[in-house]
Parts: sequence; structure tokens; C-alpha cells
Amino acid sequence: MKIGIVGAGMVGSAAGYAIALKGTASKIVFVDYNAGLARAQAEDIAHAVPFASSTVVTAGDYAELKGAGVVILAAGVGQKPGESRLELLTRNAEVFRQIIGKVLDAAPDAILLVATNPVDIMTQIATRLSGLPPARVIGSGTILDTARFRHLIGEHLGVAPRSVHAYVLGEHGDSEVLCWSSARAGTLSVKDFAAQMRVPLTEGVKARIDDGVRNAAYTIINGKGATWYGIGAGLERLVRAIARDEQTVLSVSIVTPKVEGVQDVALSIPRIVGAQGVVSDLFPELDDGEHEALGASARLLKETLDALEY
Ligand SMILES: NC(=O)C1=CN([C@@H]2O[C@H](COP(=O)(O)OP(=O)(O)OC[C@H]3O[C@@H](n4cnc5c(N)ncnc54)[C@H](O)[C@@H]3O)[C@@H](O)[C@H]2O)C=CC1
Ligand SMILES: CC(=O)C(=O)O
Repeated sequence: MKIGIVGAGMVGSAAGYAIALKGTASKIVFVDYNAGLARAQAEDIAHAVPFASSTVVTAGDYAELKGAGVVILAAGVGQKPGESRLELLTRNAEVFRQIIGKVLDAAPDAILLVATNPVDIMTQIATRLSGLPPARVIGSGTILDTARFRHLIGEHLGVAPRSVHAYVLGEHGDSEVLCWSSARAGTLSVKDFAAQMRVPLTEGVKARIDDGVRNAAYTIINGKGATWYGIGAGLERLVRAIARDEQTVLSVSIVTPKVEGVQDVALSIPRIVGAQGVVSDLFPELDDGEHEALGASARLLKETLDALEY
């Protein structure tokens, strides 16, 4: 499958690098209004390919996206230290106004994968601007937060993160909901796993993990200016699920008819992803506190979108 990546900065290039190393795509095309940057990223990543796969990596104008099965949207500004994702909205909504039409003119059949922040609202904007069905405009949503959650649970319990089955729901942002009530390690609830392994899983430990997940972006941005490896790998995972029609469960954001009483809001819940995009939503079982927090997250996203004139 041919993949387009619009926005050849840190996130776009990390996604391209992960896709090229894994050989997930036959071809990658970078597009950026900084054409020199797009060419440089493509050339640099192409030099990694002989070690790993046979992916062809190039750069070009929007017309070069013709035939792409997936186009990743990673164009726009990122957070400065201390800035929230929601504060990027006005600037990045303008970027999407400039690029979505051009992407669709060249690649009308592509599934759009949105990474630009605030990713849930940008996904809703991309859905409206493109006129595509919600199932084909997928925000990376909490795919990254879910990975962070699994990493920290695995580290604490002494088990591989791939054996941890736990999800972060709602906004990819400050109001996200760590779903402890259904978190499992292997076949056990994390509570029972911790008891069997004699590892404490106190409210204090949970609060530390919550803080580590919720504030990871702020911490990393303070240290190196931006985050890119985690989301680059997450975007590759999503492309793979689509390219190979995997029917894999991933926590991603699409416009959803109703969540906790809030209508038409883009946020993350676990969903099945395959060649047609999102195939099904899987509403998880939640405890009362998680229901309430997911409702608050949905209302925040909806109100923020409604306040934006576009
Ligand atoms: N969804 C997620 O989990 C994550 C999302 N992000 C978000 O991804 C976005 C990109 O972040 P970075 O790659 O670090 O930023 P960056 O500044 O390194 O790259 C952004 C690129 O977009 C390009 N661009 C800007 N406006 C454009 C336009 N109108 N047309 C074409 N290209 C345009 C710029 O030239 C630049 O190369 C940000 O909004 C950031 O917050 C970052 C990390 C994780
Ligand atoms: C920047 C961002 O959204 C993240 O790393 O979670």
C-alpha cells in the first residue's frame, strides 16, 4: 500500500521511519509546505531502507499522493513547554483548512489518519471538511496514552507491556480516562495479578501511574521540545492494521454518534480497525467514576469544538 504523510516534521518523519523499517508500506510520499524538509526526510529515511525493507520513500507535491490508501496528517504546530494541546486548536484548524481539500483532490479513496493536536477535535474538523464517513477519518487518539499506560503498568508489575490489556479512553489530553476497572495482565485483573506476584498496587501507585500517563507529553516536551517516537510507532501500528486488514482492537478517535449522552463527538474508545477503517466500536465496561470521567471528557471536547468558528 502507498502511504502519504502530510507534515514532514518530527511526528511525520518518525511515522515514516517506523513504516519504512517495518516494511508496512510499499511506498511513502512526504508532503510539506517546507518542500526542502520533506525531500531531506525522505532521503534520510530512504538510506535506512537497505537495512530493513524494500519501501520506496519519496517527497513531492499533493499530486504525488495519488493512489495512496492512507494519508497521515501530521502538519501543524506542536505544544511549547507548558502549553496544552487544546491551545493549538485555532492555528491547526487553519492548517487543516489549507490541506484537506488538496489531499482529497489527489487521493479521494484514502483513509485519513489524523495525528495533529488537539487530535480529537482535529479529527472532527477533518471529518467535516472532507465529507468522508467517520469510519475513514481516524485520529490516533489515545493509542499513545494506552501504550504509556501499558508501559507503566508492565514496569510496575514486572510483566511485558504486551501482556497488559488496558485502555485509556476519551480525550488525548488532560481529561483522558485511565480505565483501571478492566485493566488486565495476562488473564488476571491487575489487582489479582499484583496480589499473586506480591507487588503492591495501592491508590498511591495508581495515582503515580495516572500522573505518568496524563503528563508524559509535558515532561518529554520540557526535556526535548516535542514527542515523536511513541506516536511514530503508534501511527505505524494503525497503518499496519489497515494495510493488512487486521481487525485489530485499538483505542482510536472517530466522530461517534453518542458517548455518555454527548452526541457527535470525536474521542477514543477501543475500536476494531481493518481495511475499511473503523469497523466497530467496542464500548468497554466502566465503573461509576470512569463513566463520569468519560462524560466530562466528551463534554469538554464538544464544548471546545462548538466554541470554534470554522
Ligand atoms: N497525536 C499524538 O499523539 C501526537 C500529536 N502530535 C502533534 O503532531 C503535530 C506535529 O508535531 P511535530 O511533528 O512535532 O511538529 P513539527 O513542527 O516538527 O512538524 C510539523 C510540520 O508541519 C508542516 N506544516 C505546517 N503547516 C503546514 C501546511 N499548512 N501545509 C503543509 N505542511 C505544514 C511544517 O512545515 C512542519 O514540517 C503537532 O500538532 C503535535 O502536537 C505530537 C505528538 C503526539
Ligand atoms: C504531544 C502529544 O500529544 C503527546 O506526546 O502525547
